[in-house]
Amino acid sequence: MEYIQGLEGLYINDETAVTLGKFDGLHRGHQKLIRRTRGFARQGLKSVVFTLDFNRKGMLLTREERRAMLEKQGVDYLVECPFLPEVAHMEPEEFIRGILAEKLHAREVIVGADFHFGYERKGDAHLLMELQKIYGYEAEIIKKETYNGREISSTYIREALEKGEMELAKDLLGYPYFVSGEVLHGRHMGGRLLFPTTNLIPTTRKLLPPNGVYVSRTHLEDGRILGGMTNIGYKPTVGEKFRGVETYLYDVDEDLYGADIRVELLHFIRPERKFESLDALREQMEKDIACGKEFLK
Ligand SMILES: Cc1cc2nc3c(=O)[nH]c(=O)nc-3n(C[C@H](O)[C@H](O)[C@H](O)COP(=O)(O)O)c2cc1C
Ligand SMILES: Nc1ncnc2c1ncn2[C@@H]1O[C@H](COP(=O)(O)OP(=O)(O)O)[C@@H](O)[C@H]1O
Repeated sequence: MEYIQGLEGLYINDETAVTLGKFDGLHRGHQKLIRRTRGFARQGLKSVVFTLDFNRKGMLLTREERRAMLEKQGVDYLVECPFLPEVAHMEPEEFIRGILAEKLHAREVIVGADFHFGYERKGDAHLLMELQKIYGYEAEIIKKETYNGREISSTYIREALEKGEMELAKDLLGYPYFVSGEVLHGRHMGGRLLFPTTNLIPTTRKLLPPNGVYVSRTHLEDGRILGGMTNIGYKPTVGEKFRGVETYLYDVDEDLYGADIRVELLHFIRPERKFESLDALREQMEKDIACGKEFLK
């Protein structure tokens, strides 16, 4: 996958099928658009995912995570376009002519039914249809996927995550919600006094479900997948300044510092609490660990 950031230097010397959107989460609706876009490979078109990125908090995927997922899905080009004033102020037709037609050589343009673009969000699916002959592409409008009678959207998924509804989030995303990163050193109390844990400190832009304990599944770089119990939060019993994601893994005993791991959060068990003593915390962690083992069976 070739990766292009911003509009400067944007030029693809192929004929393409382009899908446009915000693509936060790459949920089931997004995946439908991407599958359709990649399908035009049969007609000799390269696939382009063109993302309009807002610098917001509460991202479902970090840029790195999204990039890695698109790479795996076999997308040919990823264009990450920050939502800068010059983009926000572009007349919709200027976007179609200047970017889709001239820079991307789009022959197919695939968008969701509610996609908007350009100045004052005036550009929409209808305009893309109207102008297709003039600019030499075919527009395809994809109906939104629904779940429980509601359209799947990043907002729907954020709401589920904010309530700790990991099963619902998984059904909407099409994959379990996860946190990824490099295993960092903590205070080294776990191994000596409690249980050893792999510590991740996600960017504060990544949306995390409520602080608490979760059944999880961790993917290691070598392909191993390990069950575990994850605590999200500030560890009030010992007091921590940052919001961490730390996981006790079943059935391993090895040094994982520096490893890149992906922790899938499967099921919420209980909120994080402050305990009177490390002994009381350890007792609770033993129960959590037994409970998670049962769940993973
Ligand atoms: C399953 C599990 C549950 C946990 N629950 C809590 C909790 O409720 N309150 C808390 O303060 N810390 C909780 N912790 C975090 C521990 O305080 C932490 O593992 C310990 O302080 C070791 O930290 P270290 O990795 O920096 O050495 C939990 C950790 C795990 C793995
Ligand atoms: N079963 C296990 N689950 C998680 N980490 C483990 C396990 N066994 C060994 N480790 C290692 O122990 C480290 C955690 O030990 P810990 O004493 O909690 O230190 P830290 O405070 O740095 O997290 C992990 O980063 C990992 O390398």
